[in-house]
Amino acid sequence: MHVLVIKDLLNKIKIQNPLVHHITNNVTINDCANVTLAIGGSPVMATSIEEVADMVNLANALVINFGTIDDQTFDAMILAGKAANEKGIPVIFDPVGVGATPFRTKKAQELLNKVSVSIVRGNATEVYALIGGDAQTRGVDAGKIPLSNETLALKAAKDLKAITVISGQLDVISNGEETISIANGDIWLTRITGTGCMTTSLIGCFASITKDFFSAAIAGMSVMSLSGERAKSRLKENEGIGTYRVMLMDEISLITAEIWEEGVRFG
Ligand SMILES: Nc1ncnc2c1ncn2[C@@H]1O[C@H](COP(=O)(O)OP(=O)(O)O)[C@@H](O)[C@H]1O
Ligand SMILES: Cc1ncsc1CCOP(=O)(O)O
Ligand SMILES: [Mg+2]
Repeated sequence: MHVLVIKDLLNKIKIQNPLVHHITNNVTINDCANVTLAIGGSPVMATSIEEVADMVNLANALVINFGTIDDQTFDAMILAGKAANEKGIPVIFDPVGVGATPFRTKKAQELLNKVSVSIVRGNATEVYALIGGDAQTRGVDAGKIPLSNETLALKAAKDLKAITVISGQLDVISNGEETISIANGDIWLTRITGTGCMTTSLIGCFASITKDFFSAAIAGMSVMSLSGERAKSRLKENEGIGTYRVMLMDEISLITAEIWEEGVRFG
């Protein structure tokens, strides 16, 4: 069922070329714009409170990413999020670094209270903090949590009333009833910044062309993990992390429904 829908999404996205509005961080903003283009979407990164609502009116999805959150950007996120809810386009939330500082955790709760979010995508520590867990984290990377990612994804999807995606060695996606895991990936994906953020952008792209947000979340997550694995297998001796980063973008831009179906491994 999901396989057929996802193959269809992969075929359609390059034809539909959806506009995906991002309010995101200033570390990986360029990677998020490029990955949106690579999969067939069109990115726009607008943050001014003067224009975000108007930009949402042109867009097919809104991605909110907390990576370098500050008060002014947060206000723009709330404005844009409310406009997206009113227009009926999906809001996809990446809680980067939530749990690392009380400020981020407080702001994430405030966002979830004010804006209806369709999909949340984070690492295990971030999602654990989002549902009130006391997560040990130094920053944007995942740390240890006292429950399995499957249990956490299911609980978070129910608590947050949003499709929840937890990336990691095994990626887990839950809608609060059904939980699916993806076994693709490569440890090198954790050695370049932005692979989590780019995953959230990919999910935003797919969610912008369907109402089936569960399939959209599985699509975006699996495209990143499968492409990361394929990029690694293409590396030659003496090629390092810089080449890997370029090859990852190549693989994402070259993915087809056929490559995806052959390569994806549900866990
Ligand atoms: N231990 C791991 N082994 C293989 N792939 C991983 C591992 N940890 C994360 N990944 C992959 O890295 C990508 C980014 O996920 P992650 O590092 O969890 O996000 P973030 O950068 O937001 O913390 C995903 O495709 C995920 O599957
Ligand atoms: C390093 C860093 N610091 C603030 S945002 C950011 C990027 C995080 O990106 P990702 O979560 O995709 O690794
Ligand atoms: Mg992240």
